[in-house]
Amino acid sequence: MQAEPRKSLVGEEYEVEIGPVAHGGHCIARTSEGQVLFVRHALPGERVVARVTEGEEGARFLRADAVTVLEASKDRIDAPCPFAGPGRCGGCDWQHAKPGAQRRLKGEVVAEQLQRLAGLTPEEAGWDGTVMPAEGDKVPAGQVPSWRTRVQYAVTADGRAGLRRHRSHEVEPIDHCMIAAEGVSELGIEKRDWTGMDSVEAIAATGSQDRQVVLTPKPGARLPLVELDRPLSVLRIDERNGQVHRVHGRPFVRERADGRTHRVGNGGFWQVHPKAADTLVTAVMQGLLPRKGDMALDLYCGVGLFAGALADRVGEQGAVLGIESGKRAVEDARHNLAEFPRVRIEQGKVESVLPRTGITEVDLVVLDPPRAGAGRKTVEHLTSLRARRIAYVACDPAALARDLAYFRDGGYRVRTLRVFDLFPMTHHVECVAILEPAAKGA
Ligand SMILES: C[S@@+](CC[C@H](N)C(=O)[O-])C[C@H]1O[C@@H](n2cnc3c(N)ncnc32)[C@H](O)[C@@H]1O
Repeated sequence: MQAEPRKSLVGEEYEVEIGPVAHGGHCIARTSEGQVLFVRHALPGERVVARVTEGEEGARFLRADAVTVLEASKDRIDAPCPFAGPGRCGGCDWQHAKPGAQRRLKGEVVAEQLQRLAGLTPEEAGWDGTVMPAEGDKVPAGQVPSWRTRVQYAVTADGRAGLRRHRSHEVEPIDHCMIAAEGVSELGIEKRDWTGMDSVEAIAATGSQDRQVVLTPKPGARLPLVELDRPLSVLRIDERNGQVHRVHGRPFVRERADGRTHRVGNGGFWQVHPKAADTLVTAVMQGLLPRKGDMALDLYCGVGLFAGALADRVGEQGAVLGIESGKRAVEDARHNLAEFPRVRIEQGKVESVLPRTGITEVDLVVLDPPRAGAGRKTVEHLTSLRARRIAYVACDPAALARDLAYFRDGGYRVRTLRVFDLFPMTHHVECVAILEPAAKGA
């Protein structure tokens, strides 16, 4: 017999007290029947009317938006962005929180993940509990730093640029994104007609004047003529096979960081905040303290940001091996690091390439995996290499905490943790953990 479909609760409203913040840009509340709600657009301690946006009777949890604030937190402000709010643009999570409160909330999320998934208190992780803003981002409440150097716009059926609503394919048309970097806003993407396009990505490189527009047309659509008041490159992504074609201009942008220029081709990873690359290189190098002659690994190396920084510091007697799965990124990394004869970049997945290298010992490791983290197998392999120090750069505190537990099983402890708000107004946060053999720290 088929089970009866459970009744959808979408649209139901509950008056609730908002509890702590949770990972993902929402807070936790409970209905009077005890059902858990993940409530967006709310802040801890508030009393709100929460309207369900996803979920059905008997579900483990429901998702909801705070649609009326009955008792406001002192951390609440009117969202400066006119496109933020329940059912609107899904890009920012914390427009309604003061900047300092946003960082506090992010810190609480990191602390909770570390405790729950790695059994670590902030003190045990060598962290003072603060979340540092990037240079220049400490703005008064009501102002928004314009930091996003890469913006992926979705396109409405009638050709208007916008951003996706939260957990939805629907597009919220916008005429200006407040967190977009000046170089992106100047391209005026929101003011043009993009009929026939599925998405339009705008990139404004840091430290060079390079600007790029990447078009993904719907199947069979004709490309619009992209003419803007400035030189820029235009690429097109084939919807069917993901291949990138150059329409005009260079097929890459040049990004400056750590005193060097990095070529980044389409699909290659580069940090979105203009200060992020330098902030992270500084934190990693201060934590690792590379010495001349060191042998170092840069895992998930992208276009070679940390490999280049390491190569500079380990000198001609040292060596650096980078591993990266993206083909285009590997080509860029090899190009970017061509001046260092003792740097090698291998293409493939870390989990398969690293064991094949035959390396049994290294001095230093940087790993900067994607959101899923490195995973137990890779961490086990890394702990067997007996590095003096390991720098783990993480964009997801949950994945970081899970991997830190594997590192502990392999005999490593966290020496220091630093947390940076490189994604203001959103729930995202970047962590740099420095690890060393536990015996050394004991
Ligand atoms: C967060 S980015 C870091 C890039 C670089 N460290 C930087 O800061 O610019 C993660 C990189 O890992 C690559 N990647 C994802 N999964 C991978 C895997 N299993 N093995 C190797 N590289 C992978 C992605 O292509 C991406 O370039």
